[in-house]
Amino acid sequence: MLVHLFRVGIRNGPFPGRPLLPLRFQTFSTGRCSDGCHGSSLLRALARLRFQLRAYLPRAPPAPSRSPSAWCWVGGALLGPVLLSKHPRLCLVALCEAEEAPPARCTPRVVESSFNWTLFWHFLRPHLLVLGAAIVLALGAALVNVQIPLLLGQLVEIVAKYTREHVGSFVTESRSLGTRLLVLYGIQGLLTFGYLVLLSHIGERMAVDMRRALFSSLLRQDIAFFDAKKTGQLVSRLTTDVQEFKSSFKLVISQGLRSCTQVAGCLVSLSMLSPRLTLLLMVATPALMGVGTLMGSGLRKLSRQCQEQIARATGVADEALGNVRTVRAFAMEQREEERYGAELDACRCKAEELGRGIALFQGLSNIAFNCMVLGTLFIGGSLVAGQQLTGGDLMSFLVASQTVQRSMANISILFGQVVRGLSAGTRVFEYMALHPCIPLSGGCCIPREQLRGSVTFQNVCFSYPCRPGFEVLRDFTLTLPPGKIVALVGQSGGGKTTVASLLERFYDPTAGTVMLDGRDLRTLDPSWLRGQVVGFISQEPVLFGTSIMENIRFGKLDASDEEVYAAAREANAHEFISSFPEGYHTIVGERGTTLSGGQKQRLAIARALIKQPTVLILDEATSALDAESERVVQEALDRASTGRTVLVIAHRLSTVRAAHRIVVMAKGRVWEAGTHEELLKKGGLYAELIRRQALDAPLASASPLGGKPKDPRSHQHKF
Ligand SMILES: Nc1ncnc2c1ncn2[C@@H]1O[C@H](COP(=O)(O)OP(=O)(O)OP(=O)(O)O)[C@@H](O)[C@H]1O
Repeated sequence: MLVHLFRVGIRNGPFPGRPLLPLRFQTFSTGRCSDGCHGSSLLRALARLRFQLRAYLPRAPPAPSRSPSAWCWVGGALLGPVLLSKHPRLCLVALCEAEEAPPARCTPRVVESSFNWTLFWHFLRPHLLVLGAAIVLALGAALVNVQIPLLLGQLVEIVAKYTREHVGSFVTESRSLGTRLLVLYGIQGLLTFGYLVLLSHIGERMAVDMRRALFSSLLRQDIAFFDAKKTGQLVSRLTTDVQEFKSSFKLVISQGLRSCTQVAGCLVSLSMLSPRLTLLLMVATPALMGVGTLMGSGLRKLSRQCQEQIARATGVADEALGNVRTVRAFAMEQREEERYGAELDACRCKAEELGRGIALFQGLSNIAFNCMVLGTLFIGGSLVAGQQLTGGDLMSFLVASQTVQRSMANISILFGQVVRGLSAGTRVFEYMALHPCIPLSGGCCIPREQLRGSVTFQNVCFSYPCRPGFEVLRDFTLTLPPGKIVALVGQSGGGKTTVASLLERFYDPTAGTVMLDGRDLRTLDPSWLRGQVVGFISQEPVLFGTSIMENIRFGKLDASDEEVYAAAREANAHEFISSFPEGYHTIVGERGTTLSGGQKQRLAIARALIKQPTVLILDEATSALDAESERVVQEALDRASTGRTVLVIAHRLSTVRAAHRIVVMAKGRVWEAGTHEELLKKGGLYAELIRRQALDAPLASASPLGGKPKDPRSHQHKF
């Protein structure tokens, strides 16, 4: 019997990004046909209703990046938590491996790590109270949701009654139910608002705490750690991974908890409405679970490969944009475009493959879900026909089973999100839990008045941690007497900079000791050593994109303006700084790009001098400069070297001939040592190097690009 057309808007819960569900209850019949086909119109109407409901249900994964496996709704919901709790590594290791770049020789083996629950607890603990409140509100919203299908069923019963007998007032009879439903919708909305606000509060605070802790931990890692990692990877842990972890955390509480409660609550309601139909649902579900889990793992694998490929493409873009000057200088734009294009094509292939997998999944899931609804309607309809179930109960059953389906679909999305969140959390916590071999501080300091600045390398052997088989220094012994200038020369790649790095204690020797005033560097406070004792000026000074004043003050944070000016004067920098309209407040641009090489170098010297170092390391400090800049910088260096222990690393021997001692390095050890004259007289390697450079000099001066001095002898430095 045909009857009314009415519309109701129902909303069973917050659906991110979806509008309030305007659901249309179509014309239907709840009566029985005279031929005994009970409620056939009802069935049609319910089918349409279900179709409309489905339009609002989350189906397959919305996007590859968000949902690797919607089939997991079944497998994930039930097996996921168990799997994750028992074998988190199964899911995590592959993702971690994907994130780490494929090991070049320098990349240490990726240590298989698991989610650090202790650290997670540390970040969560301060928010437990708020979290508890959010959980209570979420559970409340879920329980309210469980009530709604039952009330809707009762409402349908009233409607059905009025389709059969037009007695009494429909409005009067349905008023109290309608009011209860309205109140429930209101409460549910409020609870949803409440727990989402609380979760946002917790999530954002945790994210800030985690980023702060991770950044602090990264800054404390050994230099060897940075040799093996790409900056992009580290930054990505600070940004993307923390973000991913935060989203997952919020989702687990908001949707996970809520969906699980709804599934449990609705299953109870369903079994009360019709145990038989519920049994059907319970039988069909495990079968779908098996297929879904299989497909889910395949899709997850594909999704991971996709992400790896995207990371590779990003790496190419990052490198090209980061080194745009070099790319431009070599006119390599076309080649970089091609490289990026090739990586993008590979991304596309993978993404399309994933898309096909998801499409297949979605198609199959549609068939499966439709069959389940059809089965429910068919069997439910027979029960209605046999008067074992009322039309209203069938309606309630259908709406409740839709709630179960939608909750499980949420759980499926959630499952993928949980896996990604745990992987992201693992990556974030991994570096937080990493302890550097060389601490930033701790150990003793030598009082200023006792500090002489004598440095000794005693039988030092050293290999870089990322190249353990390659010994750079072998039984290297060298003394830098206090207040004297020692020059280190030798072939490129001979280990000169490595000696400087050991003196700064960027690394510890694999054997032997480095001593300052007779004390092993390992017993001294590294931050005192670097902050107050050793000043380092390299060939390519790196400045920060702040003002000149701040850059110089980087050497000594509490330096007064006067100290900054004095350091700048000592470094021959005051004049050019003062010539800028903004003076010391001039912003130098990213890495100091708005300054010339000589100006940058002089700022770097001022930055090193402001801390009044006892030991000064000059690593090819003037080699990148033209003749005029070199003269000005050299003047500053000469001034700075007076009264300090200085280690000069140089290629151009003309710049070091006045050093108190010249040390020639070869094969990782001291080959010969002496003054310029002694070494020349000896006629060894140094004499050979001098001879070669003398031969090269005319070539350099003949070259139109050779900006270096024509006669190396014209540089008589005071070292
Ligand atoms: N961070 C690093 N990780 C691994 N190996 C390194 C690292 N830095 C340098 N090396 C290697 O150590 C060896 C010595 O390098 P080092 O820079 O000390 O030589 P150098 O004498 O200063 O060279 P140059 O005069 O060209 O600057 C080289 O073979 C180099 O490849």
